[in-house]
Amino acid sequence: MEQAESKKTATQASGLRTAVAGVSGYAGAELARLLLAHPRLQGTVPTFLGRMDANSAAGAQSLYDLHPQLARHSGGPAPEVTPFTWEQLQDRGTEVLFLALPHEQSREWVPEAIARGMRVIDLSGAWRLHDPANAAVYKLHDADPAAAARLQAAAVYGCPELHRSAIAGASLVANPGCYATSIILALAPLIQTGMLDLDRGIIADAKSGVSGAGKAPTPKTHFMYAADNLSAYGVFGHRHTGELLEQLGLQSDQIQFTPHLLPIPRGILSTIYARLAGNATAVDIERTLRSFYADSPMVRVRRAGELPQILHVAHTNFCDIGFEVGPDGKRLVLVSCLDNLLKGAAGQAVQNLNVMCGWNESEGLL
Ligand SMILES: NC(=O)C1=CN([C@@H]2O[C@H](COP(=O)(O)OP(=O)(O)OC[C@H]3O[C@@H](n4cnc5c(N)ncnc54)[C@H](OP(=O)(O)O)[C@@H]3O)[C@@H](O)[C@H]2O)C=CC1
Ligand SMILES: CC(=O)N[C@@H](CCC(=O)OP(=O)(O)O)C(=O)O
Repeated sequence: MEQAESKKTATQASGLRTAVAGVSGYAGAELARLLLAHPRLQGTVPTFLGRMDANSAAGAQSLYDLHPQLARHSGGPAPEVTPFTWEQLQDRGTEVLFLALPHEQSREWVPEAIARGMRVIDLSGAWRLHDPANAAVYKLHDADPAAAARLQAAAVYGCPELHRSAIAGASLVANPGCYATSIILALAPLIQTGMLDLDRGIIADAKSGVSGAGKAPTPKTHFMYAADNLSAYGVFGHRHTGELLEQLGLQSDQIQFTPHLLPIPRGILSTIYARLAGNATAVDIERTLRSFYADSPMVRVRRAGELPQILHVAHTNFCDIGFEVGPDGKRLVLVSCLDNLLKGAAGQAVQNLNVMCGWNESEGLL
């Protein structure tokens, strides 16, 4: 039995050399957990990186001291987290670099990583938007604007369910935003098949757990504000709006997205209100969603009237989609749920790695 197991691991291991920058953050911790357990990466421990400067919370220390939940034993060697240097990445022959960093830092480091021959999966919003009017919300500055524009043009929005073949060949994958993922996956099949009356507008009312804001506490994510509370924010201006417009092919007056902060650690639930364009029934809608996601193992379409809940997707890489059609046959409510740190961040990043490497899309994620 043991022999059969080790043979299976040996034949599956790829030898691919990966690295994670930002491993001390929430998304970085999930990436470390997923990559260490990934069947294709057995035998090649990823390089885990903290900040360049010595003051980092993650400067040269053990991964298990940083994230005790990842420890696989009570003693012995643990993967190291070392300060970020390009030389180290190069010396270790890094082929795929994950960046789980603030947007500005990603925008600065991605051009160099690509120039050094690495493929990059960036979890930030720095490279997701192609229309400069949408991207302006980030107020990013490029040392070499022309080079950044070329890189932006080549960046692929990392939603495997929509862009699988482009991701497979991409050097730079811009992992989607967490709210955006939940809303895009619910709407794309119905918009692409013309089932929604876009002139009547779509409302996406989304709610997220507090980990979506990252580990640094702010007045609005502090326990005393977030616990026992529910609050709206980012009305008319949240930076994920651009992702919705670009990925769904909508005009800005065709969708209203409002995020809310939920008093839970993780998970997103988006309730989406739309009008049907024709006489589609619940059967037609379910058939359209199922057919669109027939080859997408990380999307689970619920039967009509079976609405997803955060509890059922937390700690998984699934996006669950459910819906109900109004008694008038014209109004549609979709509910889309995911874990913001997994399908909304690190899980989707590993799903993209699988696609880039030609592996089974759900490997290491089930
Ligand atoms: N949280 C979520 O649900 C989602 C997050 N994202 C995106 O993923 C990225 C990471 O998010 P998240 O993990 O939540 O953020 P955190 O705030 O939890 O972690 C940020 C990480 O970046 C590191 N960092 C900060 N500044 C620098 C710098 N100048 N140089 C190097 N490292 C730096 C931090 O290191 P240190 O410990 O030293 O401070 C930490 O490791 C962000 O771009 C975020 O927008 C995307 C989708 C969902
Ligand atoms: C609850 C919460 O604060 N969520 C974050 C979105 C998290 C996410 O998807 O991150 P990026 O798009 O920044 O990568 C927010 O609204 O800013």
